[in-house]
Amino acid sequence: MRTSPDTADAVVRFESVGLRYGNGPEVLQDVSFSLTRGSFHFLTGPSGAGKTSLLSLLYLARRPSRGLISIFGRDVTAMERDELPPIRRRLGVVFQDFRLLDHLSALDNVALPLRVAGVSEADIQKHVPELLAWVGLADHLNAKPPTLSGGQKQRVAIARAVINRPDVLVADEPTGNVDDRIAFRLLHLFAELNRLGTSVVIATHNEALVRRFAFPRLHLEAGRLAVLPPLAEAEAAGPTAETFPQALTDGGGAAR
Ligand SMILES: Nc1ncnc2c1ncn2[C@@H]1O[C@H](COP(=O)(O)OP(=O)(O)OP(=O)(O)O)[C@@H](O)[C@H]1O
Repeated sequence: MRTSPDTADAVVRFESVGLRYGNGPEVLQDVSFSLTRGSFHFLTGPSGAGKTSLLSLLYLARRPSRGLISIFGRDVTAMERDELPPIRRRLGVVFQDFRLLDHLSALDNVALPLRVAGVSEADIQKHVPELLAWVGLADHLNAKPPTLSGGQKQRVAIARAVINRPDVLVADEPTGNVDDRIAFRLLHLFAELNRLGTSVVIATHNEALVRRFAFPRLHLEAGRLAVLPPLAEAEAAGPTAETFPQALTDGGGAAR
């Protein structure tokens, strides 16, 4: 296969991707970009521009109507359904609507990816409460999602997405329901994960965040994508690595 030097080490590559729902018009048109290991991008654009649609292609919930998508060097557009789960397990996703399991506690929701990966119960009981405490939910470990606020559910969803240190983290408006102080703290969590090697894409309408962190933007307007430079000049100072949950920094992630 022919690869150019800048895409040879891509963990994600979109080439001339188009998406339409049913017989409707294309909501994504000729979208091309690549993500390298350890890259960090904001995904910006007005409401209806196609951000959630693009993310759904990235986390393999949909297939494009045309074009090529390769993830971890594999052409996922041509794959059989039963080939996708091993790739999905390397992706962390924060959904706009959280998608928590209502009958499980916050702790058990976050533990889910670790249990799937066969992590010991002792490690789960050590790492999950620590991460939940770090996102401000120490008092809600046993709470079930229906009893949590929107912002609390969002933080459970974020903890679940990052707990096994995915190779790619995709988050759709992950700070939409929290105040600015928590939003910045969560952004620092993503930045730390990124520093440890995860490629991160964060869809957001929060301009204050985009202005504060020096990450480039994948910017969508009416289904067309442009890769734009960071709005911020330098990354804001935040908590140091020492203050981060051991679940993420310890020996390569709780599930590794
Ligand atoms: N399931 C669907 N069926 C048909 N059209 C859809 C579907 N989902 C999204 N669309 C359309 O695709 C376009 C892009 O929507 P999308 O949700 O991707 O935008 P967005 O940038 O994420 O918007 P927002 O910022 O409001 O979440 C819109 O015109 C929307 O109406």
